[in-house]
Amino acid sequence: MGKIIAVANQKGGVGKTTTSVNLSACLAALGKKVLLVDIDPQGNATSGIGVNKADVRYCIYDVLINDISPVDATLPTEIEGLMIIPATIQLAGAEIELVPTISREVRLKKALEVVKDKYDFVIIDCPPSLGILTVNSLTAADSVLIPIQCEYYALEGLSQLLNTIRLVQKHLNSQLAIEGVVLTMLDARTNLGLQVIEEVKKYFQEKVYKTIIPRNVRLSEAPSHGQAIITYDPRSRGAEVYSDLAKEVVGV
Ligand SMILES: Nc1ncnc2c1ncn2[C@@H]1O[C@H](COP(=O)(O)OP(=O)(O)OP(=O)(O)O)[C@@H](O)[C@H]1O
Ligand SMILES: [Mg+2]
Repeated sequence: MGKIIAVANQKGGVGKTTTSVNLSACLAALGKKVLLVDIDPQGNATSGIGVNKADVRYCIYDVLINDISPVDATLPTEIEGLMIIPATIQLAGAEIELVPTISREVRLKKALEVVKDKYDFVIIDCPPSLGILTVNSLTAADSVLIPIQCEYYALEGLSQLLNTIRLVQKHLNSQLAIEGVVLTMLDARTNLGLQVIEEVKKYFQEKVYKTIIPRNVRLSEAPSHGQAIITYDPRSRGAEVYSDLAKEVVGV
């Protein structure tokens, strides 16, 4: 049975998309069947894995709003074992369009129930907000993976995220667990990053992955080539650390 993991943090630019794309690719490289779901209107995971948005017939918007089957919205990627449900800017309207609809928080859950069992992992790349798209993701998910950037204000805003998780657990998805916390963009040359690691570990304890993602130029270049790091530069440090993270997530 597939495990659905939402990659969420309402703070912008903390590494949600980089983690979603590269974790998905590395899980596929471990032989897992993976579905990457882009639920951010920015569509960064979609372009980052090499899907041309102009060629997209159905995106996650059509699944949420127009009752298109997720099967019909699923596209292959260049990585064997990795499929994607893309997002386009059309999704920007969904936050407002979903407001008056019935069971608006469970739309994604209902849709993914149809395809969940075809995959080992479904990874959802959430937008930087705690709006209805993120709530749909947390409601559909078995667990939430939280990327935290190794910078000074790292823990700021986390109480809002944890509060949203608690509300979803109480009203929509009592099974929702915290999968883990991944520290991203560590600059090992500064003491600050190390201080943040200590602080986050104090707070989340054993939930923090051993693998810490350093700043790596290759990781920031890969999306503009429409590639995951393991195909863009398989020998890079970025490829190595995301492979390590995938192994931790699988538990090997
Ligand atoms: N480990 C890393 N090393 C270098 N650059 C990185 C790393 N992780 C992410 N980046 C870069 O930092 C920027 C933000 O990362 P990313 O898009 O993954 O964050 P995000 O949380 O998805 O952002 P948003 O909130 O806008 O969706 C991007 O330009 C990305 O390429
Ligand atoms: Mg993103």
